[in-house]
Amino acid sequence: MNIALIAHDKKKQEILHFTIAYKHILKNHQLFATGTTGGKITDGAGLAVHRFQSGPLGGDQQIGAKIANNEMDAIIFFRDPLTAQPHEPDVSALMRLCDVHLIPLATNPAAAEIMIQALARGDFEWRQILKHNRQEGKNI
Ligand SMILES: O=C(CO)COP(=O)(O)O
Repeated sequence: MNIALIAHDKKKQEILHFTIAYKHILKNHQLFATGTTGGKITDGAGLAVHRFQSGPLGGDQQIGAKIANNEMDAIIFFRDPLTAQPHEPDVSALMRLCDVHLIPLATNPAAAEIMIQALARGDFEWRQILKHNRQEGKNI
């Protein structure tokens, strides 16, 4: 599965701990991240991550474009709800696209734990079926 990992600055330690704790699951997937988050995960957890631009420079929008193209299967985005972000419109757009395209989105560690356990159990296989059907031109 293609999984995006994103964290606002005050949540970066949390996402690093999360990726270390679940490295055994995450290493079996293709990981993507906004720039700074991706660097921390690569350095701290030793996971291979494709890094986009930093969030404020367009990284959220790049991940959003992948969602719009049906190229993302899950998003883990540890948002900081207590700090204003200069690129708040990009953050909202990313979350909106998850809802438009039915992409699972976890915005805090509690939800992400449930998501990662579901991923390990194989609960996301429906994404492969959906992608296959879309490639075949079926709208289901
Ligand atoms: O701002 C972000 C998400 O909105 C995260 O970007 P960075 O990972 O580059 O800090």
